[in-house]
Amino acid sequence: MALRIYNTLSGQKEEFQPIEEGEVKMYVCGPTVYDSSHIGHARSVIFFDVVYRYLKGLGLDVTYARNFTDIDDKIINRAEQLGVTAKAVAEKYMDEFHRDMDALHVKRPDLAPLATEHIDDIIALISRLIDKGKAYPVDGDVYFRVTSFDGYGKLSGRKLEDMEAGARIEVDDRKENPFDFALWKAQKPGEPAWESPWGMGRPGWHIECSAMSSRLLGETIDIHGGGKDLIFPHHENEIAQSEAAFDAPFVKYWMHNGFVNINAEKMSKSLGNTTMIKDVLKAYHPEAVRLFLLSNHYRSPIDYNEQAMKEAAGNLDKLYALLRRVSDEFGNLSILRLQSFNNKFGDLFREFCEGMEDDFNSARGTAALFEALRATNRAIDEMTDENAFESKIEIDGLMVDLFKMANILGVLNENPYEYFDAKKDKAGVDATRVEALIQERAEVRKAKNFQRADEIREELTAMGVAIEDGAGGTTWKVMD
Ligand SMILES: Nc1ncnc2c1ncn2[C@@H]1O[C@H](COP(=O)(O)OP(=O)(O)OP(=O)(O)O)[C@@H](O)[C@H]1O
Ligand SMILES: [Zn+2]
Repeated sequence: MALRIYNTLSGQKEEFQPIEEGEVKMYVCGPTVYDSSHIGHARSVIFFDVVYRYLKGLGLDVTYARNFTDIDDKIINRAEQLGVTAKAVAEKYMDEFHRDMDALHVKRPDLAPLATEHIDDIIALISRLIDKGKAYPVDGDVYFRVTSFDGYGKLSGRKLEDMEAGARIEVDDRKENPFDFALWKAQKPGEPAWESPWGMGRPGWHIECSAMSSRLLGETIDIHGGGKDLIFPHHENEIAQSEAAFDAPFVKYWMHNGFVNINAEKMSKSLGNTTMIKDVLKAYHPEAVRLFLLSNHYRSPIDYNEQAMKEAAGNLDKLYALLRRVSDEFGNLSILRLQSFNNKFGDLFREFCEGMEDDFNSARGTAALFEALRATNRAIDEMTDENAFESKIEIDGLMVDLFKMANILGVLNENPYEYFDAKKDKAGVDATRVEALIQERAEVRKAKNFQRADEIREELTAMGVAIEDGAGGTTWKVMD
């Protein structure tokens, strides 16, 4: 198998070959911390978390950096509204971001740099660009000279001439070209600022990522990622800055995730159509959020809606019901969990990997996970005294595959009994009573006493509980 990645730069899937054998340097643009994170942000973070897990799973030595933009116009505006410092706003939302992402089982990257902790690197990079004639200071600001960089537009496929012709950009006579962008911004009254050769000021957004990426990972890195909205201007500008400064390619593979949409429109704070992660987590299990986001290919748009979330939550129930069933039948699951880290794997894990190696097609990956679920339930259903030995070997193999997939997708982190207990506690019904009724119903059904079985179902309905009979036994949930 060979991993293939769709590279925005070439517009094609390319075979992944790290610059240094066995090593991967990966940088993903993190949030501007001025508000709570929404499901759109979660998609980007969770997808790159899966990329990180998969590359590590391949045995590669991955260094993953994801920054925080902790100084920016949006943060300053928010601080003004709230009457607090920009630093206080950034810290509050960084804490919240960590809380959300930890809850979503996102692995912390190896490096999580803050722009404000790299001001020296930023100033050094800007100075270098000025020395090379690629940037110019004006009245305490510094601008990048776009015409000095031949490759400007190569990522987004835009040509500077066309952009200029169609531009409706405000004219600023201090700039040589309307597309020159700010590397450094002179301090305005009351704004946070740092000393620089051009006076007090603060960095522009684009330069941070070039500075932190080269400082922490080197001048050329393997993978740089973010949402599609960052292709232009953010990533186009990063390329211009880094390549103009170092005369070396900045990034080998550019990866961009599609949006989470609401009614076919991008979920975005500026449009006011956001669903915050913390609110979704009040109603749904974090792993249901992961399943929902990962059951689509990362470059396709996803429509966020309750129906899709409910479906993901139901699928997660089925997975945990299987774990509980296997545990009930065969005892300790932790043995299987341990085995899931060894090198042995079966056809379904191979199918999973084939999907993932085709440009991280996690839709195929999750399909293989559910195929493993169905196959295991089937094997347990069909187990008899005669075939018990072979069946156990088969089930063991399937569960190893299932856990290997789950480890990469970042799901099934919980003990299944605790999972269902927590669900019941949350639902506020008498779980012991429900379980007893379900047990009794199974018994009376076996004895073909369907009248009593119906009465029990009615009693459960009256308690607000819906039941579903499936291959893994009867599951229940509190009705909406
Ligand atoms: N709806 C979305 N779907 C997928 N990814 C998104 C979405 N919104 C933002 N992202 C991604 O999340 C990351 C962090 O975004 P950033 O902090 O720049 O967002 P923002 O511009 O503040 O958010 P918004 O777009 O809501 O105003 C970026 O990689 C961005 O592309
Ligand atoms: Zn960036």
